[in-house]
Amino acid sequence: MAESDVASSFRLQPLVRLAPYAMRYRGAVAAALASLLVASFATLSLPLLMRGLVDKGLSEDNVAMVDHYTGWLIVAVLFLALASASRYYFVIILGERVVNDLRRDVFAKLTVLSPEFFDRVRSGEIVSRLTADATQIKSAVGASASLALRNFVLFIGAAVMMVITSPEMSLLVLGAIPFIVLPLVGLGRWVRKKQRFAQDRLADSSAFATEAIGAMRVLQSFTQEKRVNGFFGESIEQAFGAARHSVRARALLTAFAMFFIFASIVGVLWYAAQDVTAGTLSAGALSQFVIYSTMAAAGLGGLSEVWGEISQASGSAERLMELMDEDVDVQSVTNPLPLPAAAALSVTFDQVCFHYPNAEKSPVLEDLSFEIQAGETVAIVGPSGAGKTTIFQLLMRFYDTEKGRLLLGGQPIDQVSLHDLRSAMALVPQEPVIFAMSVADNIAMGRDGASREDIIKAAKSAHAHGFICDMSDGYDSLIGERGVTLSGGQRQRLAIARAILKDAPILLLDEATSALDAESETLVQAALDDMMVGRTTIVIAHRLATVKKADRILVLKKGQVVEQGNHDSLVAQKGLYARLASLQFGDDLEV
Ligand SMILES: Nc1ncnc2c1ncn2[C@@H]1O[C@H](COP(=O)(O)OP(=O)(O)OP(=O)(O)O)[C@@H](O)[C@H]1O
Repeated sequence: MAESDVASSFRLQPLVRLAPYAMRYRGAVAAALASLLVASFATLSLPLLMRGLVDKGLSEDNVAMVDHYTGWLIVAVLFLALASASRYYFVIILGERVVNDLRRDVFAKLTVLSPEFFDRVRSGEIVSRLTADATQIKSAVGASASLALRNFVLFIGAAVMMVITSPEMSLLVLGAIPFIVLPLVGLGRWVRKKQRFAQDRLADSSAFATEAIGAMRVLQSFTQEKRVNGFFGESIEQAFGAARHSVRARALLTAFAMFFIFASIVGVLWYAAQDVTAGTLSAGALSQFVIYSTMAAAGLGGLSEVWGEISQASGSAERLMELMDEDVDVQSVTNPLPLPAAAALSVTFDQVCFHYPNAEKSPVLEDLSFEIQAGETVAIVGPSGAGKTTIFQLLMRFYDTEKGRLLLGGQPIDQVSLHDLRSAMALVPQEPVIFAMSVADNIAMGRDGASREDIIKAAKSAHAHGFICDMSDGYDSLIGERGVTLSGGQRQRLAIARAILKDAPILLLDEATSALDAESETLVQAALDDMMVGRTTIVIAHRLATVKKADRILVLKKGQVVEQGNHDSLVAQKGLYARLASLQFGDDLEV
């Protein structure tokens, strides 16, 4: 976010948007407020009881009155202790609950955002918002908001009691308040700006760390440790510098508030001392007034400190709310058309033009047209960057096209619900995505509610059962993050098992050969062959075997189909395919 946006007017609006979350737990809010009121009344009653003790008990040597007021003081202190404990409990629990709900909603929002968002925003940055910013809000909603409320009630109550005790002296004290409060608000605005900046820097460093941790082996292989440490250290320093600025502002705020508040009390004391010596004010009334003004001062001082924290939390809430407010670029249609219930579906690209949202000047597909019959196996080949993977992305509607139509089973894909559309396709990506969970759970991602038998059947078809059984806990073996504890071929066979389990009418295969040795390649190939039977298959082909086996080959260049046919006819044409094939498949071409 740009600094100019950050500098926009001071608002607590982002925090106000948390109110509906708190309102889900009305009981806890009510209990917290009730405890707050009880605690405040108990606190405010203390000086009154003290005055009684001094004026009616001690000054008049009345033992019964001393006992009476001492008894009430104990009762008030007991109420104060119980109410403070319950306020603390309800408020902290509320903070935890609200922030967890918020985290859940933000995460749910992330799962429906279009890939365009993830092209734009780094994942570490998002994680930082979900963790660091959420924690900031938790402490504000929990501790700070309750303290602010307590201090506010205390301040108002004490101020009222001060006026009742001595209007004249109160005027003196209260007159000083605007001079204290106004700069406080101004400084609060400044603190929030600094805080937002600090959280942005922190998120930058988290984003960098996430990326680096995921690629540590590569970084080590290039002996980049020192450089990466330098980058990280620099971004941490920036975050520290920004945090120091905001803390400095808060420290200044506290010193300023404290001095003026207590100086005005001392002034009033001096003034009141004259009245006591002249006999126009009782010692009890003076002590009552002094306690109330100390309470009011403490309340105000506490407010100034909490104000800084709430301003910080508001910056954090803003960063989370930005995620909630992100537009979903690809929307599901309100009255969707059904897809034909068939084992295989046809695919049509009709004069499709497309560029990625973040690269408007570089069209990827230009007037692309082709048709694939239901049950056909089509291989797409073409130079790197020709737009092969983009075809898959558009078919799954990760992006919408600017021009042209895409049909699936004869239905325009934007008229079908996103759920039905994506359920009709099983993707085996070039880089298989494996999660840090058990083997069985990884495969089960292919279909909700799949039984253990279904999972094992899919694994057998993917020629993965053997290596899974060799693992220490079989299907329950835990896999390392991103599948690091598996070989490339094993990862791919798990991805294939997942796709087999999905049992979708259309198969999208982004082949990868680089990671495989001859044996796993044969196994992976056999798994793929089994899977293609009876389905429409589109393969981004890197293997001669696949290319030769395909019913048809589309040769793509700069987003257009420039040649099509089977292997032999295309080789005979001696065009782009023949050249690509001889480069890519080498001597195999003549096999
Ligand atoms: N998310 C993205 N944002 C912006 N541009 C992209 C994005 N993904 C791909 N591109 C660009 O679109 C063009 C086509 O990419 P695509 O991945 O479809 O090529 P490909 O034919 O699959 O290449 P390869 O065989 O190397 O995987 C490339 O120029 C690429 O830089």
